[in-house]
Amino acid sequence: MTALSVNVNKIAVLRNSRGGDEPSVLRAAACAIDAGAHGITVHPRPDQRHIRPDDVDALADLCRQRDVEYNIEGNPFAPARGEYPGLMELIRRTRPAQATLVPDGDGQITSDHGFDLAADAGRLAPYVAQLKQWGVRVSVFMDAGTTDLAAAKALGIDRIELYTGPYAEAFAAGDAAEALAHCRHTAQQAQALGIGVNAGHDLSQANLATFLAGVPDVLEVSIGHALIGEALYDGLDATMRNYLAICRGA
Ligand SMILES: CC(=O)[C@@H](O)[C@H](O)COP(=O)(O)O
Ligand SMILES: NCC(=O)COP(=O)(O)O
Repeated sequence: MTALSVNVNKIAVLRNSRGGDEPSVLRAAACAIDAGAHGITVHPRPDQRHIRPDDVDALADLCRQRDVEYNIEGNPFAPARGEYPGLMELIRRTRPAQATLVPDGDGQITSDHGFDLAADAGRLAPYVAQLKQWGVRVSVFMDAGTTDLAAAKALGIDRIELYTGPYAEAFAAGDAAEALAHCRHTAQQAQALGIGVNAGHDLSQANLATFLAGVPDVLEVSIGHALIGEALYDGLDATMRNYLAICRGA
């Protein structure tokens, strides 16, 4: 079964829009875990538009207590800024099960591309080594169709996370065959090198089953935007049940 890690960024967006603590990121994560989530994902950003460092710490405790995987995403190159201590410091103090390295610039609305390892493998290497020394599994966000998988292998990463935004867009436009084939090809190349495959970005109840049927042996999907949106209509518990059924291939 593909593991489902629920990204709770969007709960923090709502909370931050008013200040205070509601809706509670911690409570939403606990509800997702109660409903069967295999893990919790956050993508703290230097501008703290949603997840804040105190959320990262509190969710680490929750995931440890509930024995589910914690996945922290972000750009290791983005420096500490004000109250934001930087991705590596957040990981050093919380020791999540997995770090997903994403090459986002500060001004991006959301993630929209994977790493170019031809340009960045050298710079990434010391961060990957440090994460592994801390016992954190390392995943790197990569585009379907990347030609950098040999470099990924040389870097010693454990997994890639396939950026599924283009697939989701093609699916919505009614013609996902080519985008899905790119994802499948890249996943199979990674798997042949012994690199595990995660996937995420704009996955939804509408497009997930086709994705998982078309791309074999995806270890984990991290889903936030669509899942939290759908939960507004159906409730988190029912929404989680639907996603878990898809992840089981039911
Ligand atoms: C790497 C990725 O695809 C997700 O982390 C996504 O970028 C969520 O981040 P936001 O919630 O800030 O859009
Ligand atoms: N890694 C992808 C993620 O965590 C969630 O992305 P999205 O579902 O919010 O687009």
